[in-house]
Amino acid sequence: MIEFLDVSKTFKIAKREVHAVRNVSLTVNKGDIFGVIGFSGAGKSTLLRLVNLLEAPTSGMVKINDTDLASLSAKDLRQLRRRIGMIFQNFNLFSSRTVAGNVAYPLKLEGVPKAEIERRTAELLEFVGLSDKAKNFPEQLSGGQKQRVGIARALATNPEILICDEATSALDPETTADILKLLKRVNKELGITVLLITHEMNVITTICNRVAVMENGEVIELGDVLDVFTKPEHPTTQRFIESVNKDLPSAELLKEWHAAGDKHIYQVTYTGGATNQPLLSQVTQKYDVHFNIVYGSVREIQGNLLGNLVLSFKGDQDKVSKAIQELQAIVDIKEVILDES
Ligand SMILES: Nc1ncnc2c1ncn2[C@@H]1O[C@H](COP(=O)(O)OP(=O)(O)OP(=O)(O)O)[C@@H](O)[C@H]1O
Repeated sequence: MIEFLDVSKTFKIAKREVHAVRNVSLTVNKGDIFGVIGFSGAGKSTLLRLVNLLEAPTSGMVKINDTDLASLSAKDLRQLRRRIGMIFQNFNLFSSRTVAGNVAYPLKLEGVPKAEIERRTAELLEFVGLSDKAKNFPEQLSGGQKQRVGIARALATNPEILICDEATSALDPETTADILKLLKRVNKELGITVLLITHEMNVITTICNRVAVMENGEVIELGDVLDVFTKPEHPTTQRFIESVNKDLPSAELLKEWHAAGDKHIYQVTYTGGATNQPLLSQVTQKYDVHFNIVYGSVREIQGNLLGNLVLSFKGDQDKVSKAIQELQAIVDIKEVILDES
């Protein structure tokens, strides 16, 4: 439903050209929660501004529901803009209006009758869990509550697309989790396509089904979140993933364990259910070796479990080798080599 076809955006500052977006082609399908991740200056905001019609591409085409945005008249653009809601890192609420007044604002602009505005505002505030704050002013709210108001306001005109510009970057981890849950409800319960930009991998893995990684204006990796998370190809993507998924203990800790007698340390990675666990113990029992989980995590992405466990095996060297060999058929397992430098 949102298509970028070989889109570039170049800014000219004095005689210098800044290639903010370069040859980007990607499709955000209806119902997606599509995340664009990149470090500062990667071109994420420019990409969003091309969708919400604040910028026009230098070359290429941006389409929404098969319509080339460049072909629209000013009136059609205004109409399309109503189909796109937006929330911001700094919430952008009107400080002089109450919570209800903020949510009602876009409806007032559209000339919706007063009784309908009141009904819709109450409904939206209930959806975001802020019915009791209707008469408060933004300064009386926490960051998370302010973002809920921002979301209610963005939903007021029944948009098809919600654009989120670093919507959780100003929030603590717990509040971030609450807002991400709410965005997931917006997507599932209201059927709204969500396009978000972020520099936090955690946001991508928590709610997105598709991801594009940007660097220097280009999309350097694109795909389903689970695929990109489990098989990142570009070093920048790998850095983002390491930020949420440190897969090995530090070299110092490994050396300590080695010195204390843990000589058979292996890393096991797997995707799927908990079914691997009994297999692991069945194999180790068969060969009379024992294992201890010394490090690792199991996380959920898109309803799939991703396990990354570091195990220390104890037992006869020969038996450990045989057990490892058998385990290789079941899970991805490799020895953790000690860095002697
Ligand atoms: N209006 C503009 N005029 C000139 N250069 C611009 C303009 N907007 C963005 N740029 C430049 O384009 C590049 C991409 O910027 P953009 O804001 O899209 O990146 P970003 O990934 O969103 O970064 P951040 O996370 O810091 O906002 C940067 O080099 C920026 O300085």
